Amino acid sequence: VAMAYLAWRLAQRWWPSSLQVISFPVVQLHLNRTAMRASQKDFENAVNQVKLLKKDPGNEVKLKLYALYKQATEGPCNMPKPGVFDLINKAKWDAWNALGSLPKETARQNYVDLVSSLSSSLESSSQVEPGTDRKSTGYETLMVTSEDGITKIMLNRPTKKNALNVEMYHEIMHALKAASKDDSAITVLTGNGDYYSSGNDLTNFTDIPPGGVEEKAKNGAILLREFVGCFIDFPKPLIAVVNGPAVGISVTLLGLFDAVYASDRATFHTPFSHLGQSPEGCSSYTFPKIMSPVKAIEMLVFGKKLTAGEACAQGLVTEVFPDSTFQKEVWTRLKAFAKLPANAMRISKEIIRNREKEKLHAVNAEECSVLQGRWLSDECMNAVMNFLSRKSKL
Ligand SMILES: CCCCCC/C=C/C(=O)SCCNC(=O)CCNC(=O)[C@H](O)C(C)(C)COP(=O)(O)OP(=O)(O)OC[C@H]1O[C@@H](n2cnc3c(N)ncnc32)[C@H](O)[C@@H]1OP(=O)(O)O
Repeated sequence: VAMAYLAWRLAQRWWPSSLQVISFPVVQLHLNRTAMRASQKDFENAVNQVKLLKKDPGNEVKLKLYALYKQATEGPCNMPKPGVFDLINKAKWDAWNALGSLPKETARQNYVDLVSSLSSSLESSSQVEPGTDRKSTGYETLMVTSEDGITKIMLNRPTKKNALNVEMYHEIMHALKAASKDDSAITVLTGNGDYYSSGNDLTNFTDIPPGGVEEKAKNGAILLREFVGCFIDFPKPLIAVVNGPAVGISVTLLGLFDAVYASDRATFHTPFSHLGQSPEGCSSYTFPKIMSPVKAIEMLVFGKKLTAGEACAQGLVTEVFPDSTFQKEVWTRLKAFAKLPANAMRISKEIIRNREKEKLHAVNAEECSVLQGRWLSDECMNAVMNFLSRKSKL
């Protein structure tokens, strides 16, 4: 069951149709809850009821339903254990096998009870307001505002520590392209909530296309290359306001920013080896230049987490502010920057950065190609599975 979250995302197209949850109007099912044991008829009704649920009950529940259904209809798990890379069938097998020798009747009853509880809870949850991650800016994962000469791009998935999902990668690219053409003088990236960003959303790995994991890795590398390319080419001063901890790609990209202001609550962590991955965001080139090769290796290879003060001493951060006054002090400063002549700032940035651009694009391409291979490695797959099954955190 612990594997449910990963498994369901991977599995949706392969589950038995009786378990596929799609939007239909909810029809209240009057299950005979007073009966000591669910009849076969109750069970069949419950199976049908699953198809009528209006809201997705979540991956864990769906995997539980799968296991109980199999146990109720076939008895204890009778399939050979799938290989470790057969993620979908392995998760299904684990869930079913975990039921051990639970009698068919009990599994049937548990299935009926579970569906019954879902019918009521999911019906009432349809009244719930849209999540905090949705805002009315035209973006689903960002809040983008433009005032006082500053375009502010705020990562806005605070409940997920601003992890970057595929939609967010696309929206950031869109926002950057728009900001490069708008009339603001500077552009700022920051995070909503207690984190700046927890880096790549590890559930990105679970949405496997028909071409399998190879196609997934190839698409990921294409997206990453385009995404990092937008930062390399961004023409105006680009400033990071690091309001809290930063992880993975949200750290590496800082080497492409023109200024980085950090709260003293922020930390900087690139646990690529722990994740079976390798550096991106041009950090394999920018970090050794910014902080010396040995310090870069400490971070990018050994995963040393830096405090804001340490990151500032290494040259990755421009200045650190106490968290209590961070927002006030930084925005006052940024508003003053934004009053400077915009064309002069753009031209000065160009002359400082342009001679490195070609090199950075080449580094970006190489990093993406190396990562594409890493994503297919057992080291990476195991690390992602461990996170998604909550066996490990940073
Ligand atoms: C196109 C592809 C490009 C790929 C580019 C390559 C990029 C590489 C990287 O960025 S590597 C770094 C990847 N990030 C991580 O490994 C961080 C994983 N997260 C954690 O270890 C922890 O969540 C934490 C230390 C960031 C925060 O811990 P804690 O304060 O205890 O909070 P929670 O763990 O309870 O998190 C709350 C909520 O957010 C979800 N979440 C947080 N980070 C991620 C993430 N990176 N991916 C997916 N989900 C994340 C977490 O699961 C919780 O969700 P829940 O409430 O359980 O639904």
